[in-house]
Amino acid sequence: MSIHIEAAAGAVADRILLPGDPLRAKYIAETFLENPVCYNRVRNIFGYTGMYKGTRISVQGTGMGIPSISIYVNELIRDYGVQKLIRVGTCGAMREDIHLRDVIIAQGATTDSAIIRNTFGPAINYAPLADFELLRLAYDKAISQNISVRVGNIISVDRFYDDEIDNAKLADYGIMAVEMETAALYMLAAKYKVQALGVFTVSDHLITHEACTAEERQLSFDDMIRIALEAAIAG
Ligand SMILES: O=P(O)(O)O[C@H]1O[C@H](CO)[C@@H](O)[C@H]1O
Ligand SMILES: O=c1cc[nH]c(=O)[nH]1
Repeated sequence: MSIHIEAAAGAVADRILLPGDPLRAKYIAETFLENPVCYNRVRNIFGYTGMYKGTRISVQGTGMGIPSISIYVNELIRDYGVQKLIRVGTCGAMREDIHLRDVIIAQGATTDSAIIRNTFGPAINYAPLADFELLRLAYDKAISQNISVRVGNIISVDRFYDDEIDNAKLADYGIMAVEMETAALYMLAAKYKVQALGVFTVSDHLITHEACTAEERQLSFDDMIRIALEAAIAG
């Protein structure tokens, strides 16, 4: 038991999927896992453990934003010994060549968050990166399932609504999409020497203003989930 997770010792698997939305965690557990057991209801941030193709795996909601995911990732690693963490999130496309429902794998996570300077001081702009082995596995699994994916840099922002960030400039420098947690996931994984990856489905478009419905955000991102599950159980 940790401060925000009520699971008993051993109730969380050593590999885990991390959606922001706790109802996406419930959907993943009930749709993809055999015999899912809910181990956490604290704050309704649900966590489940079940079996996927013979391997024990968990799925845990993280809430929105870097402060929230940092709580869960710290506790999952430190108190429950989780070794492989794959975020399965929604994101907003920032370029015209990225489309609604595209799947993106975040090789790097640029950020405007203070976590970098709070950790390293003002002189260092640390680059949070995915674990290469997990990234390679996820990419290979996507290709073998005929799912097209984009791999590259995303931005993890501290504010969903802001008037200051120059999205056009970021896109010009290759940033594909915006979300709110992955830079912290990658930094914490580096700190604790475990493996982490972020896989995303584009839920809305910052240029065209197309958007998935709330129900689609919760339910209809099965390609991303399959890629993450397959990468999590491989190796
Ligand atoms: O769909 P999730 O995983 O929550 O991810 C994205 O959606 C939320 C914003 O709507 C933020 O958490 C962002 O990172
Ligand atoms: O953080 C997010 C997630 C989806 N879409 C956005 O615009 N931002």
